[in-house]
Parts: sequence; structure tokens; C-alpha cells
Amino acid sequence: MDAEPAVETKDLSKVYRVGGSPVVALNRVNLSIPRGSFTAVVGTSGSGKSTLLNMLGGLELPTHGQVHVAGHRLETMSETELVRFRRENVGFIFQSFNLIESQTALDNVAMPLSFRGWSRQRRRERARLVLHQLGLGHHLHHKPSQLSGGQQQRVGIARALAVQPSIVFADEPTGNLDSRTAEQTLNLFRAVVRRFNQTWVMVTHDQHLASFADTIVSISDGRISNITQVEHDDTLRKVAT
Ligand SMILES: Nc1ncnc2c1ncn2[C@@H]1O[C@H](COP(=O)(O)OP(=O)(O)OP(=O)(O)O)[C@@H](O)[C@H]1O
Repeated sequence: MDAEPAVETKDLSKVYRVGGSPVVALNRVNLSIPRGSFTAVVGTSGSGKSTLLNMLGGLELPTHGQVHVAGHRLETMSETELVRFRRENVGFIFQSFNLIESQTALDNVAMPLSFRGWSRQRRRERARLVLHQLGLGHHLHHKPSQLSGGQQQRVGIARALAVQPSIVFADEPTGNLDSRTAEQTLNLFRAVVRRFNQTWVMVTHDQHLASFADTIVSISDGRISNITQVEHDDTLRKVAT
């Protein structure tokens, strides 16, 4: 792991206003996430997990404090700068996969590359390569409805990885998968983190699934209540077989 952290927050706070009353969703969070690591953020419903992920991914601005991600200071950015930051640095993976139903796996994965100004052929070559790496080489021309839930989520992962983001954020990414497929998907996450030396941050309410990460950050009432390191033996693991 490199010395400069992928994520660093200082007194990061987010206060929403609901009907004139303040709702403190994040309360002075100080967090450092090393490059090349897999972090799970856990906590009960309403504890602030998604709010934290949204701040780190540049989807929302903090009310107070600093948020540095992949060498960028997000709290100083305009909306236009944030859009650019997200496109160039961040991959997002969602619980609902968010795939385009009418498009094949190949086209779904190639789509975010259109912002790069690449030719159609180059986009499709990259998409094909990433889908092969994730074990979907035989499903390039399948539409989402022709794939299992686990395969659809792997297409979602391939789409996030196609732009070669330095950091990936996943919000309850296995929420729509059965427990066995969820575990396989998390083993895949860990293998991808190792293989591509990427930084992944995942939100989950499930302690067992969180234990697949290197670090578990627990949040309670908008504050970090605990940080646990998890030991893994990755010597026998491979990316999607
Ligand atoms: N856009 C918003 N406007 C007002 N309040 C909000 C908004 N988003 C979140 N909150 C509030 O901030 C707090 C934290 O919400 P957040 O969605 O981050 O929790 P969470 O831990 O992700 O919950 P869950 O596991 O249920 O998704 C909650 O009290 C929530 O009601």
C-alpha cells in the first residue's frame, strides 16, 4: 500500500434541514483509508453510512470539514468540477445493479467510456477485456434479463472498472443477491482490490459480509464508533474463475 491515503476526511460533517430542523447525518468524522485496501462501512439504518459514501464519492458536498479523495479536495469543488472528478476517478456499484435493460452486457460496460471520447471499437475492446476478467466472456451479448443476479452484479462491477477508477464505492452491493452469491461477489471484490491495487469502500448493514473487507469502520449516529482490521489469507484466491 502507498503512503498517501486514498481517502482522508477531517471533521467531516453533514447537516440536512428537514422542515426547518437540522438533522445531523455526519458529525465530525475523521477517517483515513489507505490506497489498495478494501473497507466496509457498517452501521444500523440511519447511522449515516450512505451519507458518508455520498460525500466520499463527490455526490454531495459536506456542510463542514474536509474530504480528500484520490488527491482531490472535494469540499472546494463546484458541481461541474465534481461531475468531472467522478467521471475520471470514481466507480460506483449499486444494490440495484442499474444496468440498461435494452442493452447487452458489452454495451452496458462500454457506455461510461463514451465520456472519454474513445472510438466505439476501442470502448468495446476495453469492455470485452474487463468482462473476460470477471468471468463473463461467454455472456457478452446477453441482456440483463438473460443473466442471473450474480452475473448482473458482475456486469455492474465490470462497468465500474472499465474506466479504471482509482477508487470504487459500493452501496449495499449484494443487497439483491442470495447469501451464497453475495459471498462469491465479496470474494471477487477482494480479488479485484488485490489484482488492480484499487481502493474499494463498501457500505453494508451486514456484519458477516463486512468481514470480507480488510477494515471495518462502524458508524453510529453519524460518528465513527469503531475501526477493526481483518486478517485474510489471500494466497489461493484468483479473480473470477
Ligand atoms: N437528503 C436528506 N435529507 C434529509 N435528511 C437526510 C437526507 N439523507 C439522509 N438523511 C438523514 O440522515 C441520516 C443518515 O442517513 P443515511 O441515509 O446516511 O443512513 P444509512 O446509515 O445509510 O441508512 P440505511 O442503512 O437505512 O440506508 C438519517 O437520519 C436520514 O434520515
